[in-house]
Amino acid sequence: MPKTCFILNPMAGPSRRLDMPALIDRYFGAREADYEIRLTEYAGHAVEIARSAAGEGHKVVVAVGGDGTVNEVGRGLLGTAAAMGIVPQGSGNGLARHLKVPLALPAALRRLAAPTFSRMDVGVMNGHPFFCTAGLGFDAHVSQHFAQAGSRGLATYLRVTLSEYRRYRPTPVRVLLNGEERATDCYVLAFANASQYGNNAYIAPRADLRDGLLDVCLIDALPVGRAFRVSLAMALGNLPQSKAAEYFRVTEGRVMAAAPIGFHVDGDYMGHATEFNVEMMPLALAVAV
Ligand SMILES: Nc1ncnc2c1ncn2[C@@H]1O[C@H](COP(=O)(O)OP(=O)(O)OP(=O)(O)O)[C@@H](O)[C@H]1O
Repeated sequence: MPKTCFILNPMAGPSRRLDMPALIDRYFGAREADYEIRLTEYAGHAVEIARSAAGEGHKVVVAVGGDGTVNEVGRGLLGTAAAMGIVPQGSGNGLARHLKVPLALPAALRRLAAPTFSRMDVGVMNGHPFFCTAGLGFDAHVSQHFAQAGSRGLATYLRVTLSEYRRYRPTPVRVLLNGEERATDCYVLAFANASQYGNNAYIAPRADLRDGLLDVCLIDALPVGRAFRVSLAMALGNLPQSKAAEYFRVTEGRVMAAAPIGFHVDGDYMGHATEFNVEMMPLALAVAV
């Protein structure tokens, strides 16, 4: 087993009551493996821990949490020699699911004992790196309200999505993709590095982490009938065939909005903006899964 640092977000996901350090110790302690476990103490802490773990010669730095924790660990590891591992402990686990990391803890730990090393692309929206998806519009609006909901989990997420759906209105935007400018309304504009938001909600089922491209999904309006079709098609993984969304493949993109729109990066609401610049860093991160 390569020298490994586990970074645990004790606030992530539904299984907060598990004694995760004890479970990792039980699995790796018996193998005389070279590993250590560090707990995050605040949002953003995993970026610092990951960077110093890489500097101390850890070959693998493992995000134990959801996509927010993965984002922090990934950011910390950019430009270092260490690879990112994932033990999925979040609510959605979008990147872990895309990479087919086992969701069951023992199986995820077993994989990390002898990982396969590869590299993946990293997207950047308005200076913020993302590993799974970033976007503007309704998905970011839901992230914003979900963060303020007071509780987490799928049930809260669905409740927030439904109540905000009744209120949300699209914003006119100008979008520059592959050198072509178009004027459209933006209900959702998603830039997908990986195929799903998490929980097997496939916003861009054809996205490939290693093709140097972002799959862009544009939904200009979402009346009730189309909302049903989009939800079903996302669950079935056939949104591109459903004609309810338009798709593009890009290395970069630019969006100018008529009014401030909320945006998210890997499911975390980042704020509102009227200008968005999206870029790609091909194969910028090493992964061990
Ligand atoms: N010790 C901590 N205290 C409070 N917040 C933390 C701490 N450590 C990390 N965080 C924050 O917790 C947030 C949620 O974590 P994460 O996204 O990993 O879990 P999740 O939301 O349950 O999973 P998913 O994103 O897969 O749905 C992250 O944005 C992260 O910045």
